[in-house]
Order: sequence, then C-alpha cells, then structure tokens
Amino acid sequence: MLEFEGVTKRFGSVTALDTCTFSAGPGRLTGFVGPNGAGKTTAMRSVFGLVELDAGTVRWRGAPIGQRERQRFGYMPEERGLYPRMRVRDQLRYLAELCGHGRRQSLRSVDEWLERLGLADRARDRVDTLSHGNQQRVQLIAALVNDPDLLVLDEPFAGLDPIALESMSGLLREVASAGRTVLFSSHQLDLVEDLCEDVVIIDHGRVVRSGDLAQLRAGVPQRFVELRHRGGPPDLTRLSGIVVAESVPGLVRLQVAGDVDLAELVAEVRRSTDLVSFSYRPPSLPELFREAVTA
Ligand SMILES: Nc1ncnc2c1ncn2[C@@H]1O[C@H](COP(=O)(O)OP(=O)(O)OP(=O)(O)O)[C@@H](O)[C@H]1O
Repeated sequence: MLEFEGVTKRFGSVTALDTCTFSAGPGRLTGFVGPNGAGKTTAMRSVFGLVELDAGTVRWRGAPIGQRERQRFGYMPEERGLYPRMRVRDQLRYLAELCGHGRRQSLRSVDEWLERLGLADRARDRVDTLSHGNQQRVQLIAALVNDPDLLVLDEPFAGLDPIALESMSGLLREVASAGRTVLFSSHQLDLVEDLCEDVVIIDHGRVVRSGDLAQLRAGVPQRFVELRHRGGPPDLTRLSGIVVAESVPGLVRLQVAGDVDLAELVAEVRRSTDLVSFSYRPPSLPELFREAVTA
C-alpha cells in the first residue's frame, strides 16, 4: 500500500499539493486524474524523493520511503528519461543493472520484456529512431525491468494510437493482477473509468475525491436517464426535479435525483412519445470529475 498523508508542497506562492491524503492499494489500478497543474506530477515525484515536501509523509507498507524501498519501485516520469542516442537493449540493460541486478539477470529480463511488447526486432536500434509509441514502450520496460512492487506512471497513455493504448492497458491490468500497486495519471477519463478500480481526483493541489470508483459513482445523489424515442420529444413538464441535459431528435438525456420515481417517469414519457429504450445510471467518471472539480 502506498499512502500519502497530509502531503503539502509549495513552490513560492503556488501551493502544488495541499494536505493531500490518499492511498493506492496492491492488486489494483489507481487512476490519478485532475486538471492541468493540479499537482499530479508533483505528488508522483514525491514518491521518489524528487521534491522536498513542506509537510506530510509518503509511506510504503506503513513506513517512510528510503533508497532501499525505491529500488523496488518502477517510475515512468513525465519527462521521459531515456538517452536518445543509446541503443534500446543496451540502455535497458544499463538501467536494470543500476537497480542492482546482475548482468545475466538484467539481460534476461530486458529480452523478455522486449519480446512481450513486440520490440525484440528494434533492440539494436537507437532510441531516437523509434516512434513516439515505441519510445513509450521502452520507457515502460525501463520502469518494469526490476520487477517492481510499485509502479508509478506519469501519463503513460499520452500520444498512443488505439492499438498501443490497448496493449498498454492490458499490460497494466496484468501487472496489477500479479499483486502490484499501480498508480498512473491520465487526462483520458473514459480510459481510466474502463481500467481502474480506484481513482484519485485532485484539483488545485487538493484531493477532492478518492477511493473505489464504483462506490464514488454510487455515492453521488444524481442519476442520469437516457431515453430513445420515436416521434416528437417527450413532454416532461408535469414532472419536477428533472433537468434536461441534452435533447436531440430521437434522444433525450436527463439528470434526475437518485430517488426519482422511475415508473412515473416512464409512464409520463410514454403518454407523449413512443419510447424505444431507456437507461438509468449513476454518473460516469467524466461527469463525476466535472462535478468534483467545479464544486
Ligand atoms: N519545479 C517547480 N517550480 C515551480 N512551480 C512548479 C514546479 N513544479 C510544479 N510547479 C507548479 O505546481 C503546480 C502543480 O504542477 P504539476 O506539474 O504537479 O501538475 P500536474 O497535475 O501534473 O499538471 P499536468 O496535468 O498539466 O501535467 C503547477 O502550478 C506548476 O506550475
């Protein structure tokens, strides 16, 4: 378990992190989301001792983090830290050896990962000759070569094409299901929603929501109703507590209170139009995010 407790970091007059408390658990994917400049990178850097905190602590398995613990962590920084002119395999082997692995073990691990991520045929190429997506994969391998207990990734999906995105998602799922703790930041909320059991939403340095995503969604009082219909739009004027979020030909999206009488709503819709389909759901992560960061 990775735990942030009361973590505070100021840069001059900017409070990048303001008494942040949250955790990321083993065997789960935790998505770290927030607007630009919210403090995600600063928080992730603090796990690796790259920022000096003004207050609070970051703990791993209940204890403060030192050099020994960090040897068992993997990190994909925002400023991708690869040597552009070095060959892929040499570079990864070098990084694995820096983590304390012997030469033979390093090479075995690097070759396995290159094979798994479809980069074996690029092993002897210079990093700067690889596409953005492939450089990203090499960067991911660099974070994985020491078989880390904790993986921290700063926007691992940025700039990936749909195929690369799927393979990165599958890999992170696999890493987490092997019992590791995975914390990653992303602006792709739909992806985070599909992938993560847990989320942390940060805004202006403050954690505004954190925990199990399904519980966070269920805990919000609003619900969303989507009605597909034939003919004119439904007449909802006799109902109260309903906000029309979107109305286009054949489709109406409503925001309603959690205790809305659905039978009454459906009956009312069917009085005025031909109802084709109906869905009722808690807010999605993008909706939760909008509600949390503007509140
Ligand atoms: N070294 C630094 N010196 C001064 N200010 C900094 C430094 N690092 C971060 N900041 C400021 O701290 C705040 C948080 O930045 P941070 O990079 O952690 O946000 P972020 O959530 O990762 O943003 P993004 O989504 O845009 O990557 C911002 O206002 C940023 O300008």
